[in-house]
Amino acid sequence: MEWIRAEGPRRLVLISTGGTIASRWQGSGYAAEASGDDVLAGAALPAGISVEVVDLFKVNSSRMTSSLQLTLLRAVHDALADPGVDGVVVTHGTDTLEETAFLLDLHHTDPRPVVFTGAQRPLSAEDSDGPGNVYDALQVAASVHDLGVLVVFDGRVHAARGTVKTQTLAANAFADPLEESVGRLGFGSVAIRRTPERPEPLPLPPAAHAPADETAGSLPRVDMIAHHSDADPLFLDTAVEAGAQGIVLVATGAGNATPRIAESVSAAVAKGVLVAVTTRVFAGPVAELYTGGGAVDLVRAGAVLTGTLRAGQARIAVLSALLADVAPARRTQLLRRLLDGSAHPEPTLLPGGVRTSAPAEAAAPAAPAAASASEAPAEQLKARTA
Ligand SMILES: NC(=O)C[C@H](N)C(=O)O
Repeated sequence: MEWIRAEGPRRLVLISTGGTIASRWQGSGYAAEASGDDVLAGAALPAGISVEVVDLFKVNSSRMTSSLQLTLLRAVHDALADPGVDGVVVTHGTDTLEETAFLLDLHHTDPRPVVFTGAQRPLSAEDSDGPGNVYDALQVAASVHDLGVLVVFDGRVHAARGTVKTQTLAANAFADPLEESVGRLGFGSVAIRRTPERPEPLPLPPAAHAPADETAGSLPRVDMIAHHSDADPLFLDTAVEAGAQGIVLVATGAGNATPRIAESVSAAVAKGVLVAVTTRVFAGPVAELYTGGGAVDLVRAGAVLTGTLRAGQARIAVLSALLADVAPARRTQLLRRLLDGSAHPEPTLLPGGVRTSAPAEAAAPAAPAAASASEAPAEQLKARTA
């Protein structure tokens, strides 16, 4: 699919939030301080495009909060309320860009594009990659539609869902570990190879209707807990005591932890906490294969497997399920729906009734196990990949 910009002038809104693309040297390190106009001033404007700038924040994105993300969600919504606007570009720090972009994608109902970009080298650097990325993002925002929220970086177009920061410093900062990028920038055109899969978008959460400072205190707490050899369930228990309504367990391997952690998950779920399990491994799905504290037991304890979504985006899915206007009893089901929109279809039921993160409601009842996951994971893995 080759997208060439429609004839006629295009009107875009650029929302500036900070990040390296807006950073200058502060004497001891870089920090975001430049305005959206400064960010735009360095970039060439593609012909026929006019840009209105909204200065929203000046933060480096490791300081991003749910409250700021909801403010941005509302700002994008407000920008698109003007039917004369053809698309929105958001400039953002790269550290948490994948989280913010995914939150917006889960709530994006408009055919017009929202395109995130940023930089790995600061605004003040002579060789900053910011101007080129802004030019490309404007070009994409002026050309495509019906692709949801996108990330444009280093000449590539990525879907928000599934895309993670894979390079700390190099210019090609983003990738989806399992998929080719959605497209790339060509000479005056945008080549799109696939349409990202997305679940039915959510309406704006009630919290996004109110000014951020009024809601900041009432936003649900969602903690992320990393598993490792020697991991102590204390941190999961403490998160619950601290009032977490959601927890993302960043497990090892295909979603495995320990029997003690499975007990803590069970206690958390009994208290109404939404627990999701992802993995610290770079690529591949989490799957119900192992018992003895593995994903089989974590699911039995009430946790939801996050398919191929990595920790940052899994946390955003949990947060979005908690923010949605649904009864607490339906949140797990909603979370599964948000995870189901994965661009990577879930592996199907395996021999022995073993399945991956397909929704429990949707999955066929497990057949009596010919060989349980604990007895024969290797055979089942082989069957899966056959
Ligand atoms: N390249 C960047 O934008 C990194 C920066 N620390 C940020 O996320 O704000």
